Amino acid sequence: MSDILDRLAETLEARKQASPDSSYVAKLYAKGTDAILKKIGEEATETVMAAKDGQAEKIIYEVADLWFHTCVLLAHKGLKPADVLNELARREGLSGLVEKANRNE
Ligand SMILES: N=c1c2ncn([C@@H]3O[C@H](COP(=O)(O)OP(=O)(O)OP(=O)(O)O)[C@@H](O)[C@H]3O)c2ncn1[C@@H]1O[C@H](COP(=O)(O)O)[C@@H](O)[C@H]1O
Repeated sequence: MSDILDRLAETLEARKQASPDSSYVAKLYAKGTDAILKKIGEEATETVMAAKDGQAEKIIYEVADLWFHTCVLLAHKGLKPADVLNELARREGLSGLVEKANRNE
């Protein structure tokens, strides 16, 4: 399942050498972190609106936009989707309620 994320991460890395005129990702990199964060905010809002509407196709489309832009942020910061997947794997089986209780100890 993470093959597509690995391939996307490779493309996002390669786009660091691309021209903003020929690549949407290179254009975002050139605009800088704030522009990437703005897109993430927009896509998160669009995801919320799609979920409120309740149409499965629209939710999938908007979550894909959101995931894509978070992957752009990760690449811009020198990180990879695999880093996030590893963190999720580390959390696997640890109840959020238990983790929260441990935090307050
Ligand atoms: N997965 C995506 C992907 N998902 C969404 N998008 C773009 O993200 C933007 C989403 O923003 P909006 O919906 O707000 O549309 P918009 O109004 O055109 O965006 P803005 O002008 O406001 O930034 C659109 O331009 C989409 O085309 C993506 N652009 C690229 N990719 C992947 O990234 C690769 C590299 O892309 P380039 O760098 O453009 O070659 C591609 O081959 C794809 O694999």
